Amino acid sequence: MVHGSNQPNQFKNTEETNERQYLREIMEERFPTKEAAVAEIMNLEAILHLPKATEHFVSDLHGEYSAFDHILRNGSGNIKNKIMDVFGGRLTASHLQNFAILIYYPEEKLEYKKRQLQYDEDGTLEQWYLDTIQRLIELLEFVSTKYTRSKVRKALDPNFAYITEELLYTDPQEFDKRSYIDQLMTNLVSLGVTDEFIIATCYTIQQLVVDHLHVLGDIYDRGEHPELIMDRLMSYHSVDIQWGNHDMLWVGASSGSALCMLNLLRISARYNNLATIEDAYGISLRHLSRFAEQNYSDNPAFRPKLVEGDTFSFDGEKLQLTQIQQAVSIMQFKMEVQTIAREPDFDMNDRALLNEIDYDKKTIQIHGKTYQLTNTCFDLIDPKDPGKLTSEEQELIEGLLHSFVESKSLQRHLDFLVNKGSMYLCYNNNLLLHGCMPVNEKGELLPFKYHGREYRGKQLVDFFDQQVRHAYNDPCGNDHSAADLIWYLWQGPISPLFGKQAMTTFERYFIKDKASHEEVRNPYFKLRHNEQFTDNLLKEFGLDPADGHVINGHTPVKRGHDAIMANGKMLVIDGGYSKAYQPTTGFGGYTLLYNSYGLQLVEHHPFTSKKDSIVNGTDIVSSRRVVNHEVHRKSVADTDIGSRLKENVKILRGLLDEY
Ligand SMILES: O=P(O)(O)OC[C@H]1O[C@](O)(COP(=O)(O)O)[C@@H](O)[C@@H]1O
Ligand SMILES: [Mn+2]
Repeated sequence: MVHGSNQPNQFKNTEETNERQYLREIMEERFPTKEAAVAEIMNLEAILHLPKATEHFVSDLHGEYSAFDHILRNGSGNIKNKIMDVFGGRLTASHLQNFAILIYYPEEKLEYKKRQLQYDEDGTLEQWYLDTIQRLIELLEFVSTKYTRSKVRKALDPNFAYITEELLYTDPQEFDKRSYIDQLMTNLVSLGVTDEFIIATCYTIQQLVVDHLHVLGDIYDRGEHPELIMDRLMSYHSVDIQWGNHDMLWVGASSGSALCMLNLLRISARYNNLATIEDAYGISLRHLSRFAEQNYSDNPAFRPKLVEGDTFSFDGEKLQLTQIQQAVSIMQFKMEVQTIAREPDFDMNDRALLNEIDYDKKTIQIHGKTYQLTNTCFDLIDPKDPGKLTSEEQELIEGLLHSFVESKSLQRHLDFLVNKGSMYLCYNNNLLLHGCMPVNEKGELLPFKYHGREYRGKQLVDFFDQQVRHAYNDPCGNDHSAADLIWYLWQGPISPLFGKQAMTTFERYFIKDKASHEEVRNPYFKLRHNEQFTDNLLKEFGLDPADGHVINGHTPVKRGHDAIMANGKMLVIDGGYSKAYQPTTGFGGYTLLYNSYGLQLVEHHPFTSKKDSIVNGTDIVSSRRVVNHEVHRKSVADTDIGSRLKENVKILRGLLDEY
């Protein structure tokens, strides 16, 4: 792989010196005396020796809130593992399972338990409470050992911080302390706050079991509640996001890209999810549906894709969705013609498909081959100027785009997505990237040429990262290019988030010949099986191949197909949450855990429902596979945070000489 050139060293060094100087000033202010500096050095050095905290990787959530919520609650099986570590051999399998479900869904499980035990003989429910509290404290103690007391305190509900700490750090075996502990427990019961205490403790355990979450993109589209996922992420204790191609459509729409907006509207109509746009984001689709009803009729190619349990809120809704999908698709194809003409650097002329149609014969020429078109709905296309919108379409798009840019609730979510997110992330020597790095067959980095400059490798993703932020922060700017680039990320041939030569949406609607539907993947997807290729990619990002991994989402992995490649250095974890895709993949997808012992790939069954979990104790983790087992258990000192702490210790030691 040919490497992109990095920043010149002289600039890097100046930046580093400035940063160090700045840090030094902050330290001086925070620790103004020798005693304060000594205390902090001791604190930091102790932290460096703690075991590395657990990272959790998920991807391709696609609006499937309940399944995602379940995986967060069970920490991809990590809670169950901790329970096994502490109580294995002491409790029966069903007690272990019920205890796990209590920690995942404390409110519901408590209600269920109370109903179940209320008619049992006297004292059964009380005994259950007592046992449960003791077990929770025991488990909390176990999951807290990795952290400083101060970090554990921050994870406690402030209302119960005092009592929890007393229970945690007092040895109940000490005879003198026993009555003290008994009194604390009795008070919990007599003050009527046992339920609240249990609930708070369960959430603290959830939080401590996973220290940090990585979401490798595609939060939006296909499933019904991406907005709930965004709310959940916004209140999660520690998270970062790598943008997916679908997320770009939403960011693009809010940045003023009509084409991104039309794509997401089309997908939302196709998957019967327009409610997200209307109810969650308050964007009225009234004009759009009226326009669609007036101009389009039923068409088998555009009927919504339904999954089990999908319902319609009124008669004729299915037809309405079919009409909307057509109206939006035609506007999308027209705007593709316009955008491709306006952006010659995109080099996508072969995708301006409306220009290639013989409107009399109903045929199209693609790469020299002529295809018959079926299920056509081209009444609003002017064969002499196929990219031209009718005045009504134009007005409709402007109105909708205005609503997207102005929607406060959407802005709240996308601000978070843009600010917490990035095109890629280097974290603890791993490279996290939703899709791929575009390369040619030989594995050489492909250049993207734009406005006279070439970008490849790390520079390419950095360039797109900048452009996304630029477009999002200036949605009403006169310059189209940044918003166009966001659309390019959705389906451009050199897009690291897409990774295919072309998106064959048009072909799948209108051409029967399945060969034309194929979306040719970038050679990256074959080459990523190769260790040397993966090593080079890590080096491109300044990471150490001896220790690092590349982690991708994006491509659904079929059950039985390996998610671990390149001698364990390349991991693909499309979560497979998307119900619409589960019949193809055959299971519920993969997630990844990275703790002090190494990386583990977790395989999931499809999620059924929360109720099923509470009543029947069902869980969705099916198996775990160790990707690598660290010879030396990793400590905080071996992580990125550790490096920063070491840097701080160095500065503090320097200050000591001056005090
Ligand atoms: O299954 P659908 O709705 O037709 O979508 C298929 C389209 O989705 C894509 O796979 C992109 O979505 P993903 O990022 O989830 O793969 C396109 O390549 C493809 O054209
Ligand atoms: Mn994707």
